[in-house]
Amino acid sequence: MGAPVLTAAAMRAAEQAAIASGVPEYDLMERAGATAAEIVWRAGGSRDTLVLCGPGNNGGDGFVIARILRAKGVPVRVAALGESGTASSLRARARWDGPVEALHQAKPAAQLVDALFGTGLTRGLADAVAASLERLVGRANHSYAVDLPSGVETDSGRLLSPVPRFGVCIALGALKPAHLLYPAADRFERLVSVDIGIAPSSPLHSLAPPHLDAPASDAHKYSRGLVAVIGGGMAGAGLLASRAAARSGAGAVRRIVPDADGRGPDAIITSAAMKVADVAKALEDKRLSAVLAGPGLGRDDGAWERLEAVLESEHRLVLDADALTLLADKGPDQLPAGAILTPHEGEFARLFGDVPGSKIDKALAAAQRSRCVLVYKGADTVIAAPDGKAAVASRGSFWLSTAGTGDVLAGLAAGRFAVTGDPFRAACEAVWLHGEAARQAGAAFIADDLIERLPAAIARRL
Ligand SMILES: NC(=O)C1=CN([C@@H]2O[C@H](COP(=O)(O)OP(=O)(O)OC[C@H]3O[C@@H](n4cnc5c(N)ncnc54)[C@H](OP(=O)(O)O)[C@@H]3O)[C@@H](O)[C@H]2O)[C@@H](O)CC1
Ligand SMILES: Nc1ncnc2c1ncn2[C@@H]1O[C@H](COP(=O)(O)OP(=O)(O)O)[C@@H](O)[C@H]1O
Ligand SMILES: [K+]
Repeated sequence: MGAPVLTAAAMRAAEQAAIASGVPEYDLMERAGATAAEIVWRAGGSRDTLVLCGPGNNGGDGFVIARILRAKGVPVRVAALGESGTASSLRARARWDGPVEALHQAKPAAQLVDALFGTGLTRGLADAVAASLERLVGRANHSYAVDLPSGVETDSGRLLSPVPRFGVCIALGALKPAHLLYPAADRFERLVSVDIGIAPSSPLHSLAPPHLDAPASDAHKYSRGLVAVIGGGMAGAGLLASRAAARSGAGAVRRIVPDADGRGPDAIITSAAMKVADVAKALEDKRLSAVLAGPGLGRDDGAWERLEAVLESEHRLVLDADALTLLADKGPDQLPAGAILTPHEGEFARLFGDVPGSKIDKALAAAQRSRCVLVYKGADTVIAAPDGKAAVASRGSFWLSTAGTGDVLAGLAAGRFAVTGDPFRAACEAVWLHGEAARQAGAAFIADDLIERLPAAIARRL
């Protein structure tokens, strides 16, 4: 499992639990401030530093950071926005014995620490405050956001007002959704998460590198998983998916297409299934461990009939692309429970309509409604299970935004589903391996390049 991700309310509950277990409330602020100060000190040494402090506990953290840096001999100035309003922040402010400037009058410094707002932000910053923040971050050589960049909404990652881009964001106690969801996740270059002595636990995690198994001595191609990819009019997409499934660790892949076109590597068996009855017959094979439908399937009546044959089979299913669009016309209740669905934003909206909340909330609600594992794709990809578990993959390669990478992911998901038999685990493994292949591929790659890198990505996780 990756690092736990806590909403603002879950964070407050974790803080209350720590206090109830005997940790004095103010100690949490001292720990948060001391840990953040250490990070700033290690990176910046005695650079001229300006700390911006807001009216809540995020501002309190700022006063602790300022005091500790000053005690180390760093030239520190503090600029505050309003009066401190919480017991802990009042105490932290009282322990700062230097001057406090007004935010709008603050002069820039080489190093800027933003402790204006964190998880308590309820609305956008006033225009003048947002402008001061932008000006001061823009003039600093090094900038740090304490807990969150001021102006981002903790639970959704939305920007409630304009937010400058920071060098480092120091997540206190646990990650929050805004550290992983865009656009907030793009408002800092580097993310550092620090322990402040609370024990966060959550059904929501950042996506962790998987632990994969090599085949056992008695393995054979069928015991390792036989995948069928149901193709249609557009051979290319189905081929990308088939080739990804073949390099996913599964034992064998069959392409079931309207006519045997002779394309694809020799290791993939292509069967011609002209009529729907032929598809149904091919799906009768009990050795199949997972079936993928969608990439290159088409959207005509013939495609729907092929999809119906897939839905009527009892196999583990991965549905992507055209399969999702075809099913959107029938309504979300037609979705087969237990499947993996891999929609991008447009397909998600077509399938589930306008679901309220953050991308995480939307994916979880859709997973619950469909009783499927959702892989809600994008620069931030949310994998959600009907039981409320979710993982977020983020801060990966934006070069993935190129044609066919979704087909590769779908094939990979089908392959991992065939290997593991567990849809949530398979989806997490597939998304991680896809991201890793992209990291290895570097820049300006095409979807085919990802497939070549899958074996090495898998080897790294054995
Ligand atoms: N949880 C933990 O374990 C720990 C948490 N810690 C730290 O506490 C932070 C959370 O602190 P917090 O709850 O006091 O909220 P914070 O972000 O400082 O701001 C709230 C204040 O701002 C105000 N306000 C809101 N929006 C506004 C706006 N647009 N413009 C102007 N004002 C606005 C709002 O008042 P309001 O007007 O909404 O009544 C309130 O006064 C967290 O991010 C972390 O840094 C650590 O110290 C220790 C352990
Ligand atoms: N800006 C981006 N940054 C990182 N990953 C992205 C970005 N845009 C798309 N992706 C990923 O690339 C893949 C694209 O899939 P999809 O939209 O189905 O494309 P296609 O249909 O062309 O294959 C998904 O895995 C998605 O998460
Ligand atoms: K902040």
